[in-house]
This record gives sequence, structure tokens and C-alpha cells, in this order.
Amino acid sequence: MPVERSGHQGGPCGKSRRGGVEAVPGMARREEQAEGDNHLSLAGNERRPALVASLGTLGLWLQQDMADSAQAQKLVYLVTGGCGFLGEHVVRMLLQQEPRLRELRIFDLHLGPWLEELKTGPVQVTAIQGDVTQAHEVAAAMAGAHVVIHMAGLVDVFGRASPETIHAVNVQGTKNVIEACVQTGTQFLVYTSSMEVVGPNIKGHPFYRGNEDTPYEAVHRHPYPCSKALAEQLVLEANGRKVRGGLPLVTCALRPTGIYGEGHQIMRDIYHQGLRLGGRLFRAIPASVEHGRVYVGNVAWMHVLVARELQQRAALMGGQVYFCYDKSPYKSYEDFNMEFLGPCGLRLVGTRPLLPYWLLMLLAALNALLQWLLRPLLLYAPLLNPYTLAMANTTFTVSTNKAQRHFGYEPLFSWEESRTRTIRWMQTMDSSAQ
Ligand SMILES: NC(=O)C1=CN([C@@H]2O[C@H](COP(=O)(O)OP(=O)(O)OC[C@H]3O[C@@H](n4cnc5c(N)ncnc54)[C@H](O)[C@@H]3O)[C@@H](O)[C@H]2O)C=CC1
Ligand SMILES: C[C@@H](CO)CCC[C@@H](C)[C@H]1CC[C@H]2[C@@H]3[C@H](O)CC4=CC(=O)CC[C@]4(C)[C@H]3CC[C@]12C
Repeated sequence: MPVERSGHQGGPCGKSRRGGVEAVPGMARREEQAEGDNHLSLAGNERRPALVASLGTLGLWLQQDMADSAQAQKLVYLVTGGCGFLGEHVVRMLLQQEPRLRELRIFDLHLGPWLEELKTGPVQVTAIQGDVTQAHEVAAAMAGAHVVIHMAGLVDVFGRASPETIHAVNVQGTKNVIEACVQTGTQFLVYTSSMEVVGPNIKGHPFYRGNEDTPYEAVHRHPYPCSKALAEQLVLEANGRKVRGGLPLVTCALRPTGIYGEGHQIMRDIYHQGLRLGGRLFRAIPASVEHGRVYVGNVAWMHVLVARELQQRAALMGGQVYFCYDKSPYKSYEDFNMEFLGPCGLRLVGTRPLLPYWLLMLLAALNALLQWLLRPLLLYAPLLNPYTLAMANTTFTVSTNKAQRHFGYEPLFSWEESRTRTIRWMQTMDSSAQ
């Protein structure tokens, strides 16, 4: 099978439930047992009618059932950043959709109170307050984990954090996770990357319905995409490194486009901005500029699937990148948001941008200047700055089926359901604000 590679050019800154225990570190004895179990299971199924009269074989069946349930719940997963917007969806999805889970560790700088409600279920949920920039904290949390989903990160395109802090969390944090895998013997690492590692680039080139192999000049200057690109590169290069116990590390990266859904902070901010403007938003971006969006539930589902299938299809999936996609329509950033904001009573004024682009650019630059001037006194971080304007104003859409081909991904939520869920969430937010 040829190894597929991502098609972007340039340096970073510039329902399947297979048995599959063979790759679990530190479980050699159970591997042998599992192979035996699989064998027994087949033989048992084939002979089922004849067994009705055979007490001896009935005993074998019972043994088999007990062995199966012992095997069923054996894996320890760790999710870094598990209390964030995407993290919470991934955690809940894992608990619903991963029957082989024995323990789920959630590692985050800030633990959410909602974790408490998860602790009464059949899977052991362990909340760990920790910082990915601290190598020893990461290694301690990871000891004995089979799979790590690393999504802790500083998602900042508004100038809230310094470039150094963004680098420390997103790049050094990822290095720490990789080294902890090697030290502790964690063999499977899924990294939440971003479409931003590809583009839009600083030249504003459109990426129109592209896939993982589409040639594109990936050049960034902003600290966030730079850090994500560096971190992704580290993760992919670590594929194949030997972890404690001698087995190879298997890594891959998921690249969501702009995520939306329940808990999305930027959507909340835009909604409140609209309310302050008397229920109106003013079109700033031409409707023809398409922006890739994906529902958070589908991104979470993709993480669950990729983590599961990476254990079965290491040779195919190791070192690969996958865009996260679903059936959400291609629209401009603002028109897409109106799918949810509209039913909540907001109106987008204008069929064309009300201000010329040069004026918007000037306002964005003014915001950047104000941010710099006010920094010693307060944090001024509006939505509009030169970077976010360039992002919103450049077409970036994905059309691919790589995840379907490699690990059978199909979106769990249709567009209609994703839309309904997001609207319902916004309406609850609305009524709780009144
Ligand atoms: N929101 C989006 O549209 C997209 C997000 N992503 C990526 O998905 C991941 C999750 O993003 P979101 O859930 O949107 O962000 P978020 O900010 O809601 O979640 C990030 C989580 O990481 C935690 N965290 C931050 N610094 C940490 C540290 N030093 N140690 C431990 N935990 C730390 C935060 O407390 C937070 O719970 C990020 O890696 C981001 O780059 C990728 C593409 C799009
Ligand atoms: C100019 C404004 C007029 O209404 C609109 C400003 C919108 C911006 C705040 C967003 C436009 C594009 C968004 C980014 C994009 O979805 C890709 C992203 C990927 C990530 O990994 C993190 C988030 C983000 C950078 C996202 C952030 C918000 C926008 C810049």
C-alpha cells in the first residue's frame, strides 16, 4: 500500500469493533489470549447447533463470554485539552462510542464541573489538572495509557496570548506529549491539528474544495498557524519511533476546518455582538468567499474512529493527515453563521459588504494598533484584526474522502441534525441570558 502524503508545500513557517489487542503495549500475555479467544469464538459460532446438548462445550461458551467481557473493557485513553470546546465533545463521544474503554483520563489546565456527572458511569473517568508545557506532569498522567488524543492548545488568533506562550503550549506541549509516549510506552497518538497548517496562506491564495494532496503554498506568519504546523510536523515525524517496550509509536493528525456547534465561543461572541447592534450584523465579507466548516460532533466522532482504527491499521494510517469534514454546506463565514443566528432572531444586513475592503483593512489595522497601545493597561482583543479579516476573506474549503477510504469514516450527524443541535444550544443560551 503506497504511503499517502500531504500535498501542501513549504515548511511550517514559511462502527467497527475489531478485537485488536495485538498492538497494546505491556499486554503481550493478553495478546496471546486474545488470539486464542478469537479462534475459540469462531469455532464456537460454527458449531452452535450441536452444542445445545453438550454441557462441556456450554462451559466453554461461558468461559468465552467471560473472557470477552474482560477483554472488552481494557483500554486506557488520555485526552489532553479534554475540557475545551472540542474536548468535551470528544470525551462524551468516547464514553458513548468506545466500548473497549476501561479508563478515560482527562488532562487539562482548567477542569470543568461537568466532569463530575461522568464519574458515575461504568468507565473510570479520571480528571487530571495539569499543564502540557510541564513534561513531568504529562509523563505522570500518561503512564499506563494506551492511546493519547492530544488536543490541548492555545487557540488564539486575536492577540490575547504572546507568541512565546502560544509556542510553549502548542509546540513544546506537543513535544512533551511525544516524549511522554516514548518514555511510558504509549503507542498510539492522535493529534488535533488544524486546516490552518495548510492555509489560508499569507498571500491569500484560495484553497477551493481541496484535499490532503492538493498542492498549496503553506506559508504563515501568525503564531497560531505556525505553532500548529510545527506541532503537526513533530507528531508526523515521531511516527515509527520506538516506545518503551520496543513497539513503534503510531501517530496521525486530524485537521478540522472551522468547527461549529454547541459550546462554540466565537459564535457566542458574534451572537452577543449582534444583540448589542439591535439584532443586526453587517455584512463585511462577499458571499462568494467560501469557508470550510465542520460540526463539532462529527469532529469528535472522527477522533474516536481514528483512535480506534489506528490500532488496527497502523501501516496505512501511521504518519497520515486527515482533514475533518462532513456535509455542512459551503458558504461564506457570515452566511454560514446566519444558519444559526437567523433562527435566534439576528439579521445580516446587506447582500454585499457594506464597507469597501480597504476600509475594513484600515479598521483591522487600527484595532491592532489599539491592542498594542493599550496592552500595558488592558487587553483589547476584538474579533476584527488583519489576520482574522484575511482568514474570513479567503476561500478555504475541503472536499475529500480520505478518512472514509482509510478508516471508514462517515459523518455521524447530518447537516440538518448538526444545524438543529447548534440552534437548540443557541436558543438555550439565549433564554438563560434573559
Ligand atoms: N475551534 C476550532 O475551530 C478549531 C480548533 N482546532 C484545534 O482543536 C483543539 C481544541 O480546540 P478548541 O476546543 O476549539 O479550543 P479550546 O480553547 O476550547 O480548548 C483547548 C483546551 O486546552 C486546554 N489547555 C490550554 N493550554 C493548556 C495547557 N498548557 N495545558 C493543558 N491544557 C491546556 C484549555 O484549558 C482548553 O480546555 C486545539 O488544538 C485547536 O488548535 C483545530 C481546528 C479548528
Ligand atoms: C471580519 C469579521 C466580520 O464579520 C469576521 C471575523 C471572523 C473570524 C473571527 C473568523 C473567520 C475564520 C475563523 C478561523 C477559521 O475558522 C479557522 C480556524 C481554525 C483553527 O484552528 C482555530 C480557529 C480558526 C483560526 C478560526 C478563528 C476565527 C476566524 C478567524
